Amino acid sequence: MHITILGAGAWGTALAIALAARHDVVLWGRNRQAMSEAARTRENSAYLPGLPLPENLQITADFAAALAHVAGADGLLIGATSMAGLRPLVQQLRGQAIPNLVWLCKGLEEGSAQLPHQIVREVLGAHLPAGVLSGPSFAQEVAHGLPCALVIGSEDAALREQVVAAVHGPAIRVYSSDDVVGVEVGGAVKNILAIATGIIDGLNLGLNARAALITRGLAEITRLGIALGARAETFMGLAGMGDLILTCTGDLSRNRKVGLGLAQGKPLSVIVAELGHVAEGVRCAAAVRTLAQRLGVEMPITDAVAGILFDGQSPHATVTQLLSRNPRDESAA
Ligand SMILES: NC(=O)c1ccc[n+]([C@@H]2O[C@H](COP(=O)([O-])OP(=O)(O)OC[C@H]3O[C@@H](n4cnc5c(N)ncnc54)[C@H](O)[C@@H]3O)[C@@H](O)[C@H]2O)c1
Ligand SMILES: O=P(O)(O)OC[C@H](O)CO
Repeated sequence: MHITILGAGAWGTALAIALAARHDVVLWGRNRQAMSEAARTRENSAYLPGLPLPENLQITADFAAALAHVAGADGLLIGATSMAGLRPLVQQLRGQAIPNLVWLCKGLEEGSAQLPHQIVREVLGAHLPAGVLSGPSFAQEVAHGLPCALVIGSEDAALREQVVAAVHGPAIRVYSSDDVVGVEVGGAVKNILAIATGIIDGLNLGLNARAALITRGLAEITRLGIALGARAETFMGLAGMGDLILTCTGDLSRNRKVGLGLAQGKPLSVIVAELGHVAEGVRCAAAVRTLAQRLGVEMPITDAVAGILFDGQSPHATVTQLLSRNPRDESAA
């Protein structure tokens, strides 16, 4: 199969490494110097240092050539930018002959609070075969060939089949879902909960508190998802509970690192600069807070994280405030 991955950050590069073992893969990045350096050294030193890029993986900064690679009937186009990069990327794709589009980003757009599929539809129209590939997957582990399971969310059955045929293999299992909203909401909001869990763990509040936070976080994700039209059972799957557990508890998580840094009293700007990668939960917290208010969905943990990130509230005082909330029925909507 001919596959082009647009975006050469950690996840785009890791997936390119994994897929190059079985397919003819092009990895495109917007930074010409970084791409020619990666092509020469066979390493993406800024985003995935120490992981060799397979010899057959083609690396380019030539956008037209990257699109030409997937012009045939077996072409698969994958967008691997951050959430903030999705709209500029699909705007670049407008008017181009592209076979389909699958995106990997997990978030809501800052400002519009739109989900990725809404942006793709708005810019490229509703007829393009399109979908989201999500689920618990740290780039470093995938690049090392360690096993993982993903989910392709799309309303287009043929695209779901094509993505399974392309990505499902010895180390990567791919499940299918037609609940695009559910898959996207799960992948986006878990990043906010990972920041929250980092804060709890950084304050040494214990394993009981961590389990309580993750569980109530899942309730919060599910409430928002249902209000947006998702199915509740999607949140018990890979893009919901699976990714929530991984990102909240796995020390490779950038979002969790943001929470740990906030608990130490580090300024957000310093934490983000030190990361050198995107931590989607930061921008997503602002978007989800806005969206939840608009929809009248109660999201106390998201509100707490947004308060710490943007309103200068202290992690300690915020936790005390969360714990002082009135008791309620566990299954209350
Ligand atoms: N890293 C992971 O383990 C992982 C796993 C699954 C999903 N994701 C999701 O995938 C997305 C990307 O994550 P990442 O880890 O690769 O981030 P990263 O910070 O490592 O890299 C982001 C990449 O996006 C590129 N980019 C941003 N705007 C762009 C634009 N307008 N045009 C072209 N490229 C643009 C940047 O140049 C960079 O290469 C995020 O939404 C993340 O949540 C990441
Ligand atoms: O490192 P994070 O926190 O962006 O998480 C990466 C992936 O989304 C985990 O599935």
